[in-house]
Amino acid sequence: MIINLEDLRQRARRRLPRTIFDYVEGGAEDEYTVNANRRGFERYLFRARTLVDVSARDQSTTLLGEKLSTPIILGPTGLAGLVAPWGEVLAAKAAANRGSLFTLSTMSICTIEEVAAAAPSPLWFQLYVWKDRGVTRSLVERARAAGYRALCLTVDVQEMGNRERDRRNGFTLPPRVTFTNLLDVFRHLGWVLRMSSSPRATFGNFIETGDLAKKDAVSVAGFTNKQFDPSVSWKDIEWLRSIWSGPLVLKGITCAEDARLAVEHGVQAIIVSNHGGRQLDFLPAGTDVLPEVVDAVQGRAEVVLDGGIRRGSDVVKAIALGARACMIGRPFLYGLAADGQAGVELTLDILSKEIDRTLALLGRPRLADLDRSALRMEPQPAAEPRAPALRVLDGAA
Ligand SMILES: Cc1cc2nc3c(=O)[nH]c(=O)nc-3n(C[C@H](O)[C@H](O)[C@H](O)COP(=O)(O)O)c2cc1C
Ligand SMILES: CC(C)CC(=O)C(=O)O
Repeated sequence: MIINLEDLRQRARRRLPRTIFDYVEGGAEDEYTVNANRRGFERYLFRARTLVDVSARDQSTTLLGEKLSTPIILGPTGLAGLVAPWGEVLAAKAAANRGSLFTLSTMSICTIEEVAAAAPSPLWFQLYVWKDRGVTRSLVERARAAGYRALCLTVDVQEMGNRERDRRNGFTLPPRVTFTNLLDVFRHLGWVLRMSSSPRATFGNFIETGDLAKKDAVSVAGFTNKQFDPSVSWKDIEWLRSIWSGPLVLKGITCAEDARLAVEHGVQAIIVSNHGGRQLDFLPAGTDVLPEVVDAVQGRAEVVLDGGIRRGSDVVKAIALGARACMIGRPFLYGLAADGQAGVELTLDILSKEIDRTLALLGRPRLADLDRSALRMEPQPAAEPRAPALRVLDGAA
């Protein structure tokens, strides 16, 4: 029975070959930040008010002028089309059916045009800047021609994070059957059969580019590290502005200084994100940096939070801390793996029902009623006596 996102995660784990599930689930190195994202939400408790009329609840909002029925949008996830055939198209349709919004990753299996042709929902396009600026420009032009509403530049992949699960599993594109994963692939023949209707098993937006054109299997990190430009800096935001006239979103901001710079560069929205713990391990939880970003921005840009959202109550906490909406990654991929488009719709339905119930029980029936007074911090246990070695570091020995 599926009643929450953890049930969907378990179903996804059963249905996907280990290599694919680990690619979705994994983070960088010790996965400290993956876990911190969850703990961050758990540290906030609610301050509920009672005897408030909550008979009419409303979780609708707007984001960059787009009306959303729920403050949750689907984030860019590269290779979603490996989780289910036509995965990006299915997720975009699900977002449209639920009054949400889908962000297509540069590194998708389905192309910019395939997704735009199939999805009636508002779409955002997520951009990675390639060393070859001609490729970057052409991606932006294709997104504009296909009607994507906003350009979301991801700024935290200077180099691919050290995803040790993918390295151990020998994750490549197209995925390969090896001696080590043979038994596991055999156990997931359902996935193999489903994927036979996939349009391709590699990055759809540039099948003719470099190594992909040779049709050999490529390591994802090897390919992206060769193509992504680590020299990207604030001056490139001005360049992007010259080739994209619509709203610009920066994804991967984790401190007040960068949030201020983003506003000074005319960015319309900021996504506070540690990439779901997949890039720099030991970045703090999103909830730990959200308040400083919100305070730095002072309403001059819209702020979205992602990372670790698994309950509607997490979304309510993020909004109380000043986010306008939340973005999810893995949760909708679990839904996609579990049941295709219906699974993504179920992910959104579960979260939205949980938000609705939380608003009622909290005595704050509308999102606009939420502010920091709706939260309190979990009481901390009394501090442990400090270890002698730390006292030396403090200079107190
Ligand atoms: C499988 C997978 C692929 C991802 N690919 C991208 C990507 O191509 N571009 C990007 O900006 N973020 C990417 N992300 C990060 C997500 O957009 C988002 O920041 C993250 O998943 C949020 O954390 P959550 O998974 O806990 O919701 C990816 C995340 C996952 C899980
Ligand atoms: C295919 C990858 C480049 C997508 C990504 O950004 C990620 O896995 O986090």
